[in-house]
Amino acid sequence: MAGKVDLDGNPIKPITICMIGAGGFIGSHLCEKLMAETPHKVLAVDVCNDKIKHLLEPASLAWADRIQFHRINIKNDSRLEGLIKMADLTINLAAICTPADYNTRPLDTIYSNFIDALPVVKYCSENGKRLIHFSTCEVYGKTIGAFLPKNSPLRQDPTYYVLMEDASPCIFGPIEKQRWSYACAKQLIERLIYAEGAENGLEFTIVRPFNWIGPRMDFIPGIDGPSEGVPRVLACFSNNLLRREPLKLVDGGESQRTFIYIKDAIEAVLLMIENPARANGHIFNVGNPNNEVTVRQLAEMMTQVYSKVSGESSIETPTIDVSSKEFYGEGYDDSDKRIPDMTIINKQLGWNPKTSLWDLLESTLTYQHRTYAEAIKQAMSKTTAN
Ligand SMILES: NC(=O)c1ccc[n+]([C@@H]2O[C@H](COP(=O)([O-])OP(=O)(O)OC[C@H]3O[C@@H](n4cnc5c(N)ncnc54)[C@H](O)[C@@H]3O)[C@@H](O)[C@H]2O)c1
Ligand SMILES: O=c1ccn([C@@H]2O[C@H](COP(=O)(O)OP(=O)(O)O[C@H]3OC[C@](O)(CO)[C@H]3O)[C@@H](O)[C@H]2O)c(=O)[nH]1
Repeated sequence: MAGKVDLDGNPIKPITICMIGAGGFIGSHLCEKLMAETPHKVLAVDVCNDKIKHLLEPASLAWADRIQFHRINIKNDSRLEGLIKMADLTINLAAICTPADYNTRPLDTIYSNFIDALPVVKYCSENGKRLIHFSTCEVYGKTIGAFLPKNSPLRQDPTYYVLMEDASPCIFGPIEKQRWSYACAKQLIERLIYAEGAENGLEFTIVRPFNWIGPRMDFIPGIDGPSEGVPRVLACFSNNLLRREPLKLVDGGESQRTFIYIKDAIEAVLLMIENPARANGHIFNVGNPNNEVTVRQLAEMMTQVYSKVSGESSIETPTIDVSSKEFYGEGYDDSDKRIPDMTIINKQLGWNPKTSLWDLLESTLTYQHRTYAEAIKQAMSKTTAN
């Protein structure tokens, strides 16, 4: 750790980071990285700490004096401003960010992603503190290409689908498609942060993650989350594989996504943290354009990989089609395709993702199998006995 320099050859000074949402999927990986590989201190804020318990206990851990957990709900806790003032940098990850909530709990979604983030921006701006805010690739909505005729050759032209931070429009569906409540709230908080930068000099970086996946993402329904809960696709498909039931393809699984390994993405965030002069004032796509699949292809690959890591053969009907109305309810809509343009992050931070989709699924599904297979077996045998 000693003598580490930034991308311009300047020594990196230890800083204190107020990380809001530190107990979630991304937060837990970022805390791990900061503890293992940097001298920085973390004031970890969240309503729950299950995913970072291994970093907080026992007190004999090498980094014990560099991480503190604060159980705070940022909606209504006056301690938040004090923590932001104590820190050099605030990273805001807190959000409702599972699509099943966007159309069924639109008010909670909008409050969480816009209203609750407002005081964080305000405290950073008023106290002259740097902010890294987590937005989403969903701010792009649908591609321009999605509106071209199905057989138009222009659909193959990257101009109509590659998503660029400083050029692409944000295209959402009508208000009654409440799916877009999340994307719209994220877009407005991005605009507010950008305006705070322009008018009041706030030092900010906005991150737009493109489907980061890996261990500890969301929950397995009925094991470490509600039985009726609907997590994001990695956990939905993992749950189906663990229970030996068909993977559900929403509206035929035709939507396309690019998936990036959480550990690659965390490298990018660390570069932002340690290179403020290169990261401030920028919006960064963070994704892996080489890992594009349709959701159907993802299901097929996960089935193959799970078979390899678990040693179990796959079931006779590995996938079934379900309508989005049946799966998510009224008001669901979808992004058709998400390919991140990497020009800005490449130029500013020299960062590139490394891990292929197959490799990242192999390590993630190995984790899922080790963590959950036994608990699922027990839960299923209990249900059969009753
Ligand atoms: N994982 C991805 O691929 C992805 C993609 C796009 C955007 N993002 C964004 O990145 C951020 C982190 O995502 P994640 O995947 O780690 O989600 P996550 O749900 O695992 O983590 C969010 C954390 O925020 C906490 N939180 C929520 N509301 C809070 C409140 N009022 N007070 C205190 N803590 C609160 C939750 O308890 C949770 O631990 C979110 O802002 C999300 O919108 C993530
Ligand atoms: O069982 C399932 C679950 C989902 N799908 C479809 O998979 C696509 C991806 O779904 P998911 O990962 O849950 O979410 P999105 O990519 O649509 O949205 C996320 O993107 C980033 C983020 O902001 C935070 O992670 C979030 O909004 C989708 O097409 C589902 O319909 C399926 O077929 N079967």
